[in-house]
Amino acid sequence: MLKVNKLNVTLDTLTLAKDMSFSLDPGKVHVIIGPNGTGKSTLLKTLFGDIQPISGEISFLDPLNNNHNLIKRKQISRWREQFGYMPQDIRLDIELSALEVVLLGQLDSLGLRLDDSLIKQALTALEKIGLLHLANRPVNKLSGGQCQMILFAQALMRNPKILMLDEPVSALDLHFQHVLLDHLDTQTKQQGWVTLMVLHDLNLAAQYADNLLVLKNGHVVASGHPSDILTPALVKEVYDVNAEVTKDSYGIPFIRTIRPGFTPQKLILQPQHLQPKRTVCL
Ligand SMILES: Nc1ncnc2c1ncn2[C@@H]1O[C@H](COP(=O)(O)OP(=O)(O)OP(=O)(O)O)[C@@H](O)[C@H]1O
Repeated sequence: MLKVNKLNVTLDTLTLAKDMSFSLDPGKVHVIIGPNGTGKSTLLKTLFGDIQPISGEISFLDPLNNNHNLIKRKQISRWREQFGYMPQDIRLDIELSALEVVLLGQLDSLGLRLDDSLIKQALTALEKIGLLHLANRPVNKLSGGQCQMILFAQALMRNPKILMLDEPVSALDLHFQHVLLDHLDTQTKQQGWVTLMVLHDLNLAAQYADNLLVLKNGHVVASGHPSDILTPALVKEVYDVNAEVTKDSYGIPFIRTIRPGFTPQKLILQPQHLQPKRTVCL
């Protein structure tokens, strides 16, 4: 379990976490949502150890390690060993192949000679997400979505206990959004990872989150299962947008936002609507 206790984070004059406390269970996908600039990326960077909080405790209780099972964020090198981290920035402006970028996920284990098992692991990671054909392509010649998938494979390569992903599907088409999120969900449950990711798409969050954390003004304003907390009132409070929330045929919340100022108009059927013109080519 990852525990955050009374976390306070300020950048310049901006307070981005105010006495924030929560805990994240292993084997579950936790999704952070919230408005632009509210501090979602800052929270991930703070948990990872890139940003120093003003105060608060962050610790990880490893359920699989009985000997030294409580790790504190202050023990930074041991702390980082637990992590896979996929940042928001997906630019890969380097002269390396996709395979080499994935291998960098195991940078600590790379020596002068590459271990066959590491290469096999990297190729398997690429194969599982349908990108084996890109292994030898230079990443600076790949599309944005392809780079994002390669960075995902790199994060998996770390064999993490805690996996953090910042908007991991922002550049992906519908197919690869589901490839990535489905793989993430399956692996999280199989491996017992603590997975925490930022998403903007509330419908994807509703489909994949076991637990949703809603951030606003330095606070977690709501948390829980999407079915329990995603309501029109919450969407209005957090985003100032009107929305309808229904259940789809699988019982999953479906959020449909309503265009500001939209007033539904009656559809008045005219004779031309009833008998559309057809052009027949002979
Ligand atoms: N290093 C920094 N120094 C000062 N301010 C920063 C720094 N990094 C981020 N900020 C500010 O902190 C605020 C939160 O940024 P952050 O990137 O965490 O937001 P976010 O919720 O992830 O936003 P988005 O949804 O737009 O990605 C923003 O106003 C940003 O300008």
